[in-house]
Amino acid sequence: MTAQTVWDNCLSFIQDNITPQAYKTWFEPIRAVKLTDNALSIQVPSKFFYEWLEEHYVKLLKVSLTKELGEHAKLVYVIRMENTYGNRQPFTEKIPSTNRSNKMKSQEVDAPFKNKNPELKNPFVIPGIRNLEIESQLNPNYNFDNFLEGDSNRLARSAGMAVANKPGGTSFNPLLIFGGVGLGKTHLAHAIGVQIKDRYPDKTVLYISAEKFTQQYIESVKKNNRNDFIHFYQVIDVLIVDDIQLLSGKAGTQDVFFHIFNHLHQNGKQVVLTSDKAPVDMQDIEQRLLSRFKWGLSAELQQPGFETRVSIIKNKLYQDGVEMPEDIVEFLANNIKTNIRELEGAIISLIAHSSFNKKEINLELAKKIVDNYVKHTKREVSIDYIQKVVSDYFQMDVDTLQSKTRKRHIVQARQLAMFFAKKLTKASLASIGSQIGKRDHATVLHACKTVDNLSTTDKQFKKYVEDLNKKLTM
Ligand SMILES: Nc1ncnc2c1ncn2[C@@H]1O[C@H](COP(=O)(O)OP(=O)(O)OP(=O)(O)O)[C@@H](O)[C@H]1O
Repeated sequence: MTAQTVWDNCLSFIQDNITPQAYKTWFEPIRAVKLTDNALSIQVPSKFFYEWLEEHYVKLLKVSLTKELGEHAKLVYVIRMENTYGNRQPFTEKIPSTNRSNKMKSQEVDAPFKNKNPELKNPFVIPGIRNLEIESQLNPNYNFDNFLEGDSNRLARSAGMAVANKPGGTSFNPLLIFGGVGLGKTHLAHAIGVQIKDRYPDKTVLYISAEKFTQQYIESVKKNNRNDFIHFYQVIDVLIVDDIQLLSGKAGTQDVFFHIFNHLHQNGKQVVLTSDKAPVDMQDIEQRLLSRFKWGLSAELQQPGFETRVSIIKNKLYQDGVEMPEDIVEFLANNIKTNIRELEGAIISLIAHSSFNKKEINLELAKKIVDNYVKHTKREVSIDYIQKVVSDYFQMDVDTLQSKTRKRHIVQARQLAMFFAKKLTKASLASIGSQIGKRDHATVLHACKTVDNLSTTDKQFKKYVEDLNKKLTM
């Protein structure tokens, strides 16, 4: 007796007892893979498929298998995750058939088998194994314990906690976490999932980036199993989708997500989304989807204040077992303000530099490293800011800088302001001129040329340019 012969016999029995259409849909795609003792393993194409079989055909399967293998027959499903939804490698899962017969709607099972052997209710059940395990794709290093609280994230963090303690049971559904780059959206999203897994190990949680979701969807269309894709997502209890703004302009993916979302929402399942912008600012996202994003709570992660930045740095150092003088911690917190990832990056390079070069971590080294970091994060400076910095540097006020006077040092300051406005902003010559003392575009062009010339011929002037450049770009 092989798995194949046993299964073939089951099939001919099943075929006689259901409609040809149902047979074709639900039984032809099944492959018999293994027979050990009295357990037959069959491979099904998706988790949804398995659920459907369990829901509708468990009795029929039971009867047919019992006929073949006796009353201790067991059935094991092997789910082949072709599309590896949420998983890196294709993989298979083995789950024993469970006793779902209570819930079973039996119209599709042929009448003669109804209530046959009622005492043999669940020959398939293996106690304790009921739920399907789906890799959550969660990173346990991103948890609530190391997501430090501050004014900038209090709302989002507590909403996240509430959701984690009662997934699907709060009005924060969906919970949309939004905020600028590197402010902790991904971290918080994982933390919610990790906490849910801790508290409710049986819940199926899945973290996925919108990018990967889109790829999977495209793949499913190619392979003609869009429905499997949808069904896979519809059986998840907590779905976390990161960077949802990436669905922008992708109508097909939005449509499929819309259906998944509705299904989950209607069934009291939790949806957590992150985005780099508020729903009102999302472009090319269908209105019906946007309106759903707003159903629950949109919570913003803002730039952390100085104190939160200090605690994040200290916590990071503590976790890495490194000590750093207070003034350096403060220096870092003061100079890297808008992105926590960069703050962490600076700490790591500081530690690396000091240990590779066997140098002590001092302020000089910290400055060097911050220089690197801040250069990479080009800040958009305003023309007002440039005038302020230049005026301060030459110890004059902005009105003087803008005045009509032809005094040489004032003219030079004005020309420098124009030069940096051209260099550091996207403003046109005309617009720069009108903002710096109501001059015309030709004056600005002349100023830029003069600064270029003078900085190659005049040492003192060159120093001005360098100093100002540092001040404006740091
Ligand atoms: N409140 C916080 N406490 C501790 N660490 C934090 C906090 N917020 C963010 N971080 C850390 O900052 C880094 C960047 O966070 P994360 O990757 O979550 O940002 P993001 O908002 O998802 O960025 P992106 O927009 O690039 O996707 C992570 O290493 C994270 O651990």
